[in-house]
Amino acid sequence: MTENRIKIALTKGRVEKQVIPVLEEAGINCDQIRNKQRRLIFDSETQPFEFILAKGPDVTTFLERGAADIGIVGSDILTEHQSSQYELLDLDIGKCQFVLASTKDFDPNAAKRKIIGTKYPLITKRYFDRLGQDVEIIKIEGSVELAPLTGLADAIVDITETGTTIKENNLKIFDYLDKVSTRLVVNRMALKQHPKEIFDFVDRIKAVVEENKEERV
Ligand SMILES: Nc1ncnc2c1ncn2[C@@H]1O[C@H](COP(=O)(O)OP(=O)(O)OP(=O)(O)O)[C@@H](O)[C@H]1O
Ligand SMILES: O=P(O)(O)OC[C@H]1O[C@H](OP(=O)(O)OP(=O)(O)O)[C@H](O)[C@@H]1O
Repeated sequence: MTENRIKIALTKGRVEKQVIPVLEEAGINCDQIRNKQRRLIFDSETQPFEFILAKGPDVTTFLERGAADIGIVGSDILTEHQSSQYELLDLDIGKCQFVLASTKDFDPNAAKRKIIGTKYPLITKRYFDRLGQDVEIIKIEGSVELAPLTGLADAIVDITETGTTIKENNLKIFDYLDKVSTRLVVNRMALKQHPKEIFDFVDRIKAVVEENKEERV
């Protein structure tokens, strides 16, 4: 961190879109990010923050290596990448859930060793370990639902939010695993060095999260 400017690694894509309104409600100007085009770093003369936009797994890497002070990232990524960063806040957005899904004829109790397609091999392994089942895991980078539809795998472990993708691809949910939401994590060293700046930022966001929660009740 240069001087007292805190560097915030924000997951680009879905998380970025949901977080920007929260940041703005907290009084943080996000015009540059909204109009970013291909830019990835957003600095401002008027704010003590610098935002960097990165893929979720890379957000954890930036934090681990001290190249960012704060990370905003899904709990799915934090669990899968065994992040040891200090979690300060559940932003209560980016909510979805891990499920075991497959074609309707899938038998989760069949004796045969299953092949499971997923973007999350560690979470999948832990789930089947808990069930006492040894499965073969195939890592897939996207469109995970294709795996049982094409015969690549017997079933998938993936996240679902609205259930639309599962439904439109004629799949069925066979089990519900952990819930997921967007978290704010901090590099422990940065927290020791710049507690005031970091807690100022976190408190502003926390106030908005609490307010939004109350409005939903
Ligand atoms: N319905 C959802 N599907 C996937 N991720 C969701 C959903 N809702 C919230 N999320 C969160 O958003 C993150 C994924 O964001 P996004 O889909 O933009 O990235 P991605 O999966 O890497 O996609 P891409 O490879 O297309 O950029 C997940 O880590 C999760 O925490
Ligand atoms: O329940 P739903 O609201 O339909 O959302 C679930 C879908 O969203 C995610 O994919 P994503 O859009 O990130 O695309 P991907 O297939 O490239 O990972 C996830 O892997 C599901 O495919």
